[in-house]
Amino acid sequence: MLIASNVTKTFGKLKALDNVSVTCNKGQTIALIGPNGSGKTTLIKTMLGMVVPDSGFITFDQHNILHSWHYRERIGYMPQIGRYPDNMTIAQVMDMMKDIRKSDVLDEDLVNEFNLPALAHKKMRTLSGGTRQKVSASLAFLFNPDVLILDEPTAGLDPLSSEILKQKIVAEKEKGKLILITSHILSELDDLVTEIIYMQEGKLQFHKSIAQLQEDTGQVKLTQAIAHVMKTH
Ligand SMILES: Nc1ncnc2c1ncn2[C@@H]1O[C@H](COP(=O)(O)OP(=O)(O)OP(=O)(O)O)[C@@H](O)[C@H]1O
Repeated sequence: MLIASNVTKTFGKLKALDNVSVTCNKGQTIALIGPNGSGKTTLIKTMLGMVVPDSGFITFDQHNILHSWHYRERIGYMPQIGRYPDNMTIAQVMDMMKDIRKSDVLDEDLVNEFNLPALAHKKMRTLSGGTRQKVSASLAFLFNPDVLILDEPTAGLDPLSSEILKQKIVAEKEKGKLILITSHILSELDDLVTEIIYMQEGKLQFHKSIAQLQEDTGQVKLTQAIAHVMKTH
C-alpha cells in the first residue's frame, strides 16, 4: 500500500535517510522505532510528500506520490508538533479543515471524547501543549482516513487522554487500516502493534513482525525485546 524504495535524503553532510526500503500494508499497525535523530520523522515526511528524497521514491497503491498528491486525502497525519495559525480558535481551525477537505463522512469521536467543543472558542496560541495535541489527534482521525500516521501521538497527553487515544487507535486498527506510529514509550505500543520497523543513523535495521522479534530476542515484552536489539546493534 505505502512503499518506500531506496529512499535517501541528506541535509548538508548528514544522511538522514540512507537507502531505506520499506513496505507497509493495509491491516498492519507498525511501530517506527529508533534513537533520537535516527530518521523516523524524516521517513514519515517523505511518505507524506513533505520532504522530497534525493533519490529513491515512494508509492501509494502503486502510484508514485510525486505525480499523485490526491493520495494525501487518504492519510490522517498527527505531527510531533502541530503548528496552527496562532489567532484562530479551535473551532475555526476545525472548520477550515472541514472546508478544505469537503468530506461527507466525519469521525468526531475524539473531538467529543477530548471535550473539545467546550474549548472551541479558545485561540490556538493560548492552548496548553496537551490540548494542542488533542486538536492534532482529532484532526488526524476526523476524515476517516484509510491510513493513520502518528508521530509521538501520546507525548504531552495526560494518562486519561492518552488512554482515550490508544482506544481509538485500537478501534481503527480493528477496521483493518494501516497505522504507522512512532513512540519512545515502548510500553504503550505493547498489545497494539503488529510489526516493528527499527531505524538507526538513517538506515533501516529491520522490519519484523512482533512474533518474529519475540522469537529472535527471546523476549515477550516489546520494551525488553527492543532493549535487547539496542544492545546488540
Ligand atoms: N529540515 C532539516 N534540516 C536539517 N537537518 C534535518 C532536518 N530535518 C531533520 N534533520 C536531521 O535529520 C536527522 C533525522 O531527524 P529525524 O527528525 O528524522 O529523527 P527522528 O528519528 O524522528 O528523531 P526523534 O526521535 O528525536 O524524533 C537529525 O539529525 C535531524 O537533525
